[in-house]
Amino acid sequence: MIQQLAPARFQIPIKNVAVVGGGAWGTALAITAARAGCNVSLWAREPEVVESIRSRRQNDIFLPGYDIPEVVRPEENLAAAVKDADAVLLVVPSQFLRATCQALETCLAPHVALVICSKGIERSNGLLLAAVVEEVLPSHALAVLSGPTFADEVAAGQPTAVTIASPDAASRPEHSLAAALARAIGTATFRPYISDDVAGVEVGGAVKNVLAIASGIATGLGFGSNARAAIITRGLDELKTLSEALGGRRDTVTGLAGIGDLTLTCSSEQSRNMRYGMGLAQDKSDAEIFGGRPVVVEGAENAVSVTDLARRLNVDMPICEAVRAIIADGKPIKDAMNELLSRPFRGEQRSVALVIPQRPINQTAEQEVQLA
Ligand SMILES: NC(=O)C1=CN([C@@H]2O[C@H](COP(=O)(O)OP(=O)(O)OC[C@H]3O[C@@H](n4cnc5c(N)ncnc54)[C@H](O)[C@@H]3O)[C@@H](O)[C@H]2O)C=CC1
Ligand SMILES: O=C(CO)COP(=O)(O)O
Repeated sequence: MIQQLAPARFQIPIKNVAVVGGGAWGTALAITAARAGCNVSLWAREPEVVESIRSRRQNDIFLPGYDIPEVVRPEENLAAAVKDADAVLLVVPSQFLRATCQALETCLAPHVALVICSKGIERSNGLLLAAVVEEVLPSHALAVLSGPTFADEVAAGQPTAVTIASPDAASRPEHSLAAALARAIGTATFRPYISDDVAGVEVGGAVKNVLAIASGIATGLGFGSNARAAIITRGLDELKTLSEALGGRRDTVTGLAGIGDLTLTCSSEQSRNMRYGMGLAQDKSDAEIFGGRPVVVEGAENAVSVTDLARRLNVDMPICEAVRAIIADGKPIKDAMNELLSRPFRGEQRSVALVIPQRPINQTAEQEVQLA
């Protein structure tokens, strides 16, 4: 169970926003916060990102093609980036979040609110990211921002809806951190919905990336829309069961950070996770899949952490397990797929304790997955 986060003070209104992480998503969020009228600093780890924004007002490395408003101040020094911040958006890949928070430990004033915008589960400790941040920076107010949000579309100003969750929204939604953030960075085309279900929102973001790899593999194998719909729906059942085991609410699973993000990522080749799965099925290298661009594929980073956590909680996640077996254990895709398809038939709801074995004698060559 994720711990309930202790209420902590934060500055109202939120006016100065620091974005920590100059990848595609951090850059798109910095553009969004600037459009909403905030003063924005953007810390990037790579000096060439800072230089690119300073000299050309674009992030040529991670989000080329989108103008970054003058009000966004690129910074290579982390302490300088967060110095005057009311809120810090944490947008580094999940497995680097702890180290980034440790680097922030001596830089933050006590009133600074923290917003996790990354998606994943810490591999070494099996912790949701809110728990990681809470361990390192326990006295800060904390929120999570997630949902169906391709960075390119957000940077282009296309209509997008997100969930922002903070625990204080349960008792005083109007005065919660999530609401303060919505007022600060929300616009007509970047529309935050408020929630208090931090765990549910986090699980949705972490699990959908692993499922998007499965959807990509199916697409790469030449399977059609039926298979994709089955992966999304049965994947949602895996996501829901893990979420509930961690204290997440059922209605979050049907929200933006649940089915919203799952559908988006499993259905669009804009998704890096989906493209990665397609490439795996077609035996392509990472360089071939992403044209040599440096990108994070959180589903590949998190297939083990998601399934480790599920195993610990005794939650059966066969699709995520298949992705793990392919990526982490080197199982041939054809074997993993055939194992999935030869599972016994079951009740659609987990509460129905029904298991009907398939008849192996009827398994003809035609019924096996045909791979090129
Ligand atoms: N790109 C998108 O459309 C969206 C991404 N996200 C999430 O945002 C997070 C960041 O992803 P992107 O901005 O897309 O990354 P990206 O793929 O555009 O860039 C990679 C990022 O990793 C960082 N990085 C590499 N090594 C690092 C290290 N040792 N320490 C700290 N940072 C390091 C780079 O500085 C860069 O910011 C991920 O958790 C992702 O799932 C969430 C919503 C949308
Ligand atoms: O999280 C995302 C969309 O909501 C981005 O997905 P990818 O990392 O698969 O591109």
